[in-house]
Amino acid sequence: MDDAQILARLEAVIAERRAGDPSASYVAKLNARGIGKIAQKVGEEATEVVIAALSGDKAELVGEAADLVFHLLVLLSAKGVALADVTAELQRREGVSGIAEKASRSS
Ligand SMILES: N=c1c2ncn([C@@H]3O[C@H](COP(=O)(O)OP(=O)(O)OP(=O)(O)O)[C@@H](O)[C@H]3O)c2ncn1[C@@H]1O[C@H](COP(=O)(O)O)[C@@H](O)[C@H]1O
Repeated sequence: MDDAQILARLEAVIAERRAGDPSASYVAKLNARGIGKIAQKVGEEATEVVIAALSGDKAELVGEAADLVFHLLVLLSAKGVALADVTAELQRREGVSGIAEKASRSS
C-alpha cells in the first residue's frame, strides 16, 4: 500500500467513526467534544512536532508527525474538507511554481 492509499484509508476510517460511540472510538470522542477541542489538539500536536524537530531524535519526530497528520485529518473531516481538496490545492501550486520556474529560467 502506498502513502496516498494509507492516507485515503485513514480518511475513510475517520469519516466512518466520526458519529460513532465516543466510549469506543477516539475519533468519535474528539468529534463529540467539538471543533474547538479538535483544533486545540492540532495545535498541540504541531507544537510537539516543533519540539521534536528541535530537540528530539528522528523516531520522536516521526511519531509526532504521525500524531499531527492524524489529528489534521480529523479536523478536515469535521469541517467537511476532503484530503483530495488539499492535494488539488498542492497540485495547483505545483503548476503555479512550475510557471514561475520556467519564467525565471527564460529571463
Ligand atoms: N492514527 C490514530 C491515532 N494517532 C493517535 N491517536 C490517539 O490520539 C490520542 C492522543 O493522546 P493525547 O494524550 O494527546 O490525548 P488524550 O489522551 O485523548 O487527552 P486529551 O488531550 O484529548 O484530553 C491517543 O489516545 C492515541 O491513541 C490515534 N487514534 C486513532 N488513530 C487511527 O484512527 C483509527 C480510528 O480510531 P478509533 O476512532 O479509536 O476507532 C485507528 O484505527 C487508527 O488508524
